[in-house]
Amino acid sequence: MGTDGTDGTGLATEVRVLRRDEWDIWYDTLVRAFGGVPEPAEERELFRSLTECDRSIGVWDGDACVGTAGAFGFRLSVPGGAVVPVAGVTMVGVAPTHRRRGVLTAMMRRQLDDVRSWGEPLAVLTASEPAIYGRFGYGAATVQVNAEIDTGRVRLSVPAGTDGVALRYADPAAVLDVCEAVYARLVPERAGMLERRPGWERLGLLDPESRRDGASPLQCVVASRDGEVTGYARFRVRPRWGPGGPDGEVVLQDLDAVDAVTRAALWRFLFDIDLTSRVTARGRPADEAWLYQVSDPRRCAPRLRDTLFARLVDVGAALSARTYQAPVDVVFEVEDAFCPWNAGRWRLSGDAKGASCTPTSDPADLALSVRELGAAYLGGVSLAALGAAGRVREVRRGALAPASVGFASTVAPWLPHGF
Ligand SMILES: CC(=O)SCCNC(=O)CCNC(=O)[C@H](O)C(C)(C)COP(=O)(O)OP(=O)(O)OC[C@H]1O[C@@H](n2cnc3c(N)ncnc32)[C@H](O)[C@@H]1OP(=O)(O)O
Repeated sequence: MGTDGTDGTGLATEVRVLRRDEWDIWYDTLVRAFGGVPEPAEERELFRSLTECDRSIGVWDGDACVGTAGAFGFRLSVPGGAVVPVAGVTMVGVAPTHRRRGVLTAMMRRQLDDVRSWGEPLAVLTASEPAIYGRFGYGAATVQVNAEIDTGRVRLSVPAGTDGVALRYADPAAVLDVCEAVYARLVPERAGMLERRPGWERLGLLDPESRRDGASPLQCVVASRDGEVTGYARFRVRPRWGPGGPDGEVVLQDLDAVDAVTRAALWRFLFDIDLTSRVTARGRPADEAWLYQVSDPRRCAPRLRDTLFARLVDVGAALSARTYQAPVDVVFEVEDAFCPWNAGRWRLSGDAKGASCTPTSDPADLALSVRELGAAYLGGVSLAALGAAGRVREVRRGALAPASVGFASTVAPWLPHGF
């Protein structure tokens, strides 16, 4: 699509900020872009209330909406524990009648210019297909583990003290506040988490029957130590009976805990539910303790999947907002064709206490594109590994290893839920 608003076919289109009264037609365009299956009413209503219209854009061909994109105003935890304002890019869709004519490119252009003007140093997203967003400077920064655990065969060894954790069933909505307090304590401890914004706590309670696929309504177990709530799990049980007897499945949705014994107690509980022989867990952290407590990881079928993509919109502000576990002093030569204000040389000096990153005319140590900086930003993807892949070039010999150590995180970054 040209800057004059005409696409390759000569159709006039307009990219503009979404008005609240246009939301239904805009959202229907998005739903159709994903295949056209209507969402359950409560899900649609939740996303209606969460849509930040003034941060969302639509592309219009006459009175037909042909493109959608939103940008939630989130705060994301980064290595060192700070939470940084980010644009949570979401609800991206282009009408099948208008694809491959640059509508997405026009929306990404407008959106990244907007994010820059809002002073947010990063944009983040989860991609329907990973091949879409690299060209716009996004790099895959976190992975999640999906697993199907054969709990009929796999045993869990728990640390001493696990028996001291008390568990009780509770109505998920009735205990939401204490669960949210647990979640809030975890945010600064792990990069990649989203500080809860008003309304988002309702996402974890969504429970439309059409999404259960034969499983129970959402159940919640709350864990306490010495009377204080220290964790919770939300899950469903899908009973099944085979020729050999009970063969049910536990489908885990959320599990958060502030300490190791609470986490172990909750996992052990899920493993031990009678009449079930499998726990299905999606979207778990790549370094979660249960992976090292099971007797047979192969029978847990763990699979890694890319989750959060990060895009540095302001290289200097983004790299200064996090800390570095070992001292770094490095000059990056950054390539950024889509956001040229980032292109050029930047000196990053930092350690575990803080960092600064400013433009420089000093010679470069490492050359890379903004996409690699996005991938490495949260500490989960190693700069050295990207170097081995030919995606980071060592201009000054010996510069890559110390930078890679500094960028790494001891705790794997993790996005707890989609958006
Ligand atoms: C954050 C989120 O919301 S993720 C959700 C993304 N949305 C979806 O997956 C819904 C279904 N798909 C769609 O709506 C559309 O196909 C979109 C949004 C993915 C792409 O929209 P389009 O307007 O067709 O993209 P546009 O024409 O700007 O393409 C730009 C470039 O990306 C490429 N591209 C577009 N879609 C894809 C894809 N799915 N996979 C790989 N490359 C793609 C195009 O080929 C083009 O490449 P070129 O510049 O080398 O010619």
